[in-house]
Amino acid sequence: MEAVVEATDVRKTYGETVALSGASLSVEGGEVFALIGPNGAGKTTLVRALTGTTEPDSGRARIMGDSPMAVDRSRLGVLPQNFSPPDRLSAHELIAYYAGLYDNARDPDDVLADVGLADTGETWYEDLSGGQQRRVCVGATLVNDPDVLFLDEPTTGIDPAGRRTVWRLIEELAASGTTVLLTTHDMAEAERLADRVGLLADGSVIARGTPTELVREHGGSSRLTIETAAGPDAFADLEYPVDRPERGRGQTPDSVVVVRDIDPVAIATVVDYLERHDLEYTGLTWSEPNLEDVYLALADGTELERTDRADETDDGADLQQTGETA
Ligand SMILES: Nc1ncnc2c1ncn2[C@@H]1O[C@H](COP(=O)(O)OP(=O)(O)OP(=O)(O)O)[C@@H](O)[C@H]1O
Repeated sequence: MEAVVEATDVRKTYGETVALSGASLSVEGGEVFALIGPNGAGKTTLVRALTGTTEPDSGRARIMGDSPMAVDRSRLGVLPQNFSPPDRLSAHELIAYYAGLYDNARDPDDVLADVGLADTGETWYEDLSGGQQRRVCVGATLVNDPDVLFLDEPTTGIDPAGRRTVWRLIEELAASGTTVLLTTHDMAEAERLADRVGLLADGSVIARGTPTELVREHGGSSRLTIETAAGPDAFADLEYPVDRPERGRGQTPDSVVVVRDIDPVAIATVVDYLERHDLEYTGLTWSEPNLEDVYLALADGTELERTDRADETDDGADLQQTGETA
């Protein structure tokens, strides 16, 4: 299938900061592609290079075969990470405003319904909750019924129910043929929505594939987590490797141990071991590896401390209005 969005060896520096060091990806028509990676990895910069709001130093960005500067903007929807529309408009007025930028726009009421805000249309934007505001912003990208949608952290700040509304919406859009490139820090979101995932670290895409492929290749093995005060040494005679959990799985590392490479059918062996050795435990959880494990295996520790934004060679303010999408 033809690539609808394509980045080839894109490089971008801001003063001393290398934001992109040769990033490449391609997104096929109708595909949902999720870009994940640590803070500062370059996700927003890559989205900006692809949508024509920043010019790469070198490399090539293409949308539907055209350069981002030349592409028909009415076929794109772009949700910037820091999109802040005017406060003193109602949700409906805002959507209607953005719809007014296009010759053929959708009915604002339908767009509000899509993002789960049918009953909130008359509320001023400034009076909406953070998550509702973000949903209005997602709605603003849909007014022109785009063929290609760029969503930079679409669900940040949205509560679980609202997030599911946005997820279902993205799934429906993809099912109707819209090509979607999104960035996210939510691994469950990437795993649920993405046909393919690209992991960006230190300015380049270091792994890509379907979530299943990435998990199979980099996610490690299934595991049994035991809540116990006993340390890994107490399991020296168990036939499976036992250690402490990685960071990021929500446990207090000193109160749990992890048995690796274990099938669920072998859990009874571990229970038997605990009882024979008088080891007290309060819980057992068996789990398969997921995208978070891939992230932790490949990108943990690559987090960049590139906070020096003093040399702002191009102006982030150009992203403050989705009017630019017209
Ligand atoms: N306009 C700019 N001027 C200077 N530095 C910038 C600019 N935009 C991005 N950077 C720097 O480039 C690097 C990549 O930033 P970018 O926003 O693309 O990362 P990100 O992966 O989107 O991060 P996050 O997950 O935190 O949103 C960072 O070090 C950032 O400080």
